[in-house]
Amino acid sequence: MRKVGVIGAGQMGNGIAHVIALGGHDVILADISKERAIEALGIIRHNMERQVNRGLTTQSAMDEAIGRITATDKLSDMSDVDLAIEAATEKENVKVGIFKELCESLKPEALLATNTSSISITRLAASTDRPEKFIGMHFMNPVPVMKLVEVIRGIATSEETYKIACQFISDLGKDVAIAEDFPAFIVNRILLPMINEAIYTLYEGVGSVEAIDKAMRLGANHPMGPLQLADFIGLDTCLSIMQVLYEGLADTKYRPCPLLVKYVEAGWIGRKAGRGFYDYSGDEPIPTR
Ligand SMILES: CC(=O)CC(=O)SCCNC(=O)CCNC(=O)[C@H](O)C(C)(C)COP(=O)(O)OP(=O)(O)OC[C@H]1O[C@@H](n2cnc3c(N)ncnc32)[C@H](O)[C@@H]1OP(=O)(O)O
Ligand SMILES: NC(=O)C1=CN([C@@H]2O[C@H](COP(=O)(O)OP(=O)(O)OC[C@H]3O[C@@H](n4cnc5c(N)ncnc54)[C@H](OP(=O)(O)O)[C@@H]3O)[C@@H](O)[C@H]2O)C=CC1
Repeated sequence: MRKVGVIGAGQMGNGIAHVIALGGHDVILADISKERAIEALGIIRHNMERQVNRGLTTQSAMDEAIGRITATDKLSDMSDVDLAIEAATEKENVKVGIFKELCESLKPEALLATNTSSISITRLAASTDRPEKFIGMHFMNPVPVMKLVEVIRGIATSEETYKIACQFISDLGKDVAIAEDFPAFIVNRILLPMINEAIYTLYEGVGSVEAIDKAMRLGANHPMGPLQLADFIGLDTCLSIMQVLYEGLADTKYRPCPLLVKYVEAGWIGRKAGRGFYDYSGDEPIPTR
């Protein structure tokens, strides 16, 4: 894996590019907006500085890693990558559109991975020209900190693709958990219904934002409260995952909370928008309910 492409320069794309560049690979980081891709380089630099300050990496390793990342808005720049990882918005039509365009540029032997949180790997693979070289590589947020990557094979994924993907992840210093190709896989099958239930708890007035988060932080030792975590993930992504669970498993227990739907409709999609269950416009996040 000399060169790796990452498509989508949002919070996951920049984290994935960060760990892959620190792992010694060249990275092409693409976004639909060139400004966004360039902005991501600044975020990566900031996050690597945190790691240098904590002694987790060195200044020279950081400088080399930054030098290995190229930002672009053209998928045609992916023509010589050995692996492309898609980390764009959690919408099936967006991802399928990217794969259609990307496959025109990728060399035939290149592997293709998706960081989707919930969507069928088999179905996404079928929209490409290389289902046997396609795999789910689900990194966790924040990528530089979290140890786990879920690996999901589609029905057509070859054994060779699977082995190369697992080796690549392990070389990055991450641990693999194997999940079958069911809606939202393992982590989000368990985590998102908990977050959705926390939003119902708020919706039904059982507790305030502050009380719900405090209850789960101090009462269940979660590092973040569920509403704080929902804001951190992005409420748009949370809603998309709940919709995939609801439709994919055809069970009303996965019904997205109407309050989650309303927040997304309002554009209050969490930290990345400056407002979600908390308002991030000041120095400290302020609960909105
Ligand atoms: C939705 C999906 O599809 C799947 C998912 O990813 S679900 C989300 C999974 N993630 C979680 O559940 C995260 C839960 N939260 C946490 O674990 C912690 O709150 C957290 C690691 C994010 C932050 O920890 P914290 O103690 O509150 O904050 P902070 O002290 O700033 O950071 C802790 C460490 O992480 C580092 N860090 C945090 N964000 C970072 C980033 N983006 N890049 C690099 N380092 C980062 C900090 O530098 C710090 O390092 P040290 O411990 O060496 O000082
Ligand atoms: N957030 C999380 O905690 C986690 C998310 N994931 C998954 O990772 C993926 C990305 O999520 P996340 O980074 O949080 O989302 P973000 O909203 O932070 O970033 C998505 C990025 O993709 C860009 N994008 C949209 N369409 C295209 C396109 N056609 N070509 C290139 N780039 C495009 C967006 O640009 P623009 O803003 O201009 O639309 C945006 O910069 C999703 O599949 C999500 O489910 C996986 C694990 C954890």
